[in-house]
Amino acid sequence: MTDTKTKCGVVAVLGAPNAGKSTLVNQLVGQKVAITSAKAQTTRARMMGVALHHGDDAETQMILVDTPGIFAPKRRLDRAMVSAAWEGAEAADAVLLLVDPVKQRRHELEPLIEQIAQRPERKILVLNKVDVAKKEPLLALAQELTGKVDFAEVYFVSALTGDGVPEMKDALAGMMPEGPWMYPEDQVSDASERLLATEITREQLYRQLHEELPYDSAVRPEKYIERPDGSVEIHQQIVVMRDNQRAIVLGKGGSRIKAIGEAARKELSEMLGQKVHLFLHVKTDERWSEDKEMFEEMGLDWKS
Ligand SMILES: Nc1nc2c(ncn2[C@@H]2O[C@H](COP(=O)(O)OP(=O)(O)OP(=O)(O)O)[C@@H](O)[C@H]2O)c(=O)[nH]1
Repeated sequence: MTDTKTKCGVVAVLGAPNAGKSTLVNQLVGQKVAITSAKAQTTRARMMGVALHHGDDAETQMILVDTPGIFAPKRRLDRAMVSAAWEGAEAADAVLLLVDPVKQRRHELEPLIEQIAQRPERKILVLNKVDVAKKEPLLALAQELTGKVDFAEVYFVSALTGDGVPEMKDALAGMMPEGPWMYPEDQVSDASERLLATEITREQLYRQLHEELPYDSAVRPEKYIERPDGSVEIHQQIVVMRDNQRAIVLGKGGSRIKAIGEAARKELSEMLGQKVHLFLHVKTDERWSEDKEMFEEMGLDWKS
């Protein structure tokens, strides 16, 4: 093993909202690092996962840049999300375009295809959700897209079941340049635990409230205290735009927020491997999406 060469590179994962990027990153890393949700545009902060590949000739580390969904920007928040997405794709060793063949979201996919065609990196096309997609339209779509962009390879996968993912991972590893690893072997994510912890809560918010909650709500980290007994005390603030949304998040007699907190706490303690005390506070702030400080907390750039 000692004379096996090492490879290391960056893979930008692009796709329309809900294409399954977070699910794929989790699958490649082999553990939960990015947040998945049925609700579109939940990936707000730029999260990274580090996937390892053990090949016959090389041990490869792939830094996966899991970008927010790209869509036509209107408000400041949206514009920042779009620029964060493109920043993530800068200077990658491979660009992976993930497409949901069932809900293609053409209006969001087309501009992405146009821009990706101009990029100098090696591109691979990954058609996702083969577990639910029909074969013929899938092949037709692959043919259409490879006619528009010079993809080095095309893969058909299910990020959900993992079907086809190992083959795709082999190919990606093959595209990485030789070089020393950027992260220690046990570090699967460079997202701070504080931020990751807010993502877990945000995911529960979406899971439990579905369409009742608009996507412009946020979870802010307040305090993260390691207790001497080995447990951790986490305080977070859920920020919504209007009072009626606050009432929805709280639920009758506080029942909803309690259920959200319980589910998030369970998941957090599993993820962190320690006992978690989670404190959630709900705040109404109609101007939060215009707030510079909150933006920066979420890892986004403040640009007007
Ligand atoms: N059936 C099926 N569903 C999938 C597959 N991959 C992802 N999904 C589902 O599609 C939805 C969106 O997946 P995400 O991984 O959150 O998508 P995303 O691209 O990160 O979404 P944004 O954060 O909005 O950009 C979730 O409900 C996933 O469970 C798949 O291979 N098959």
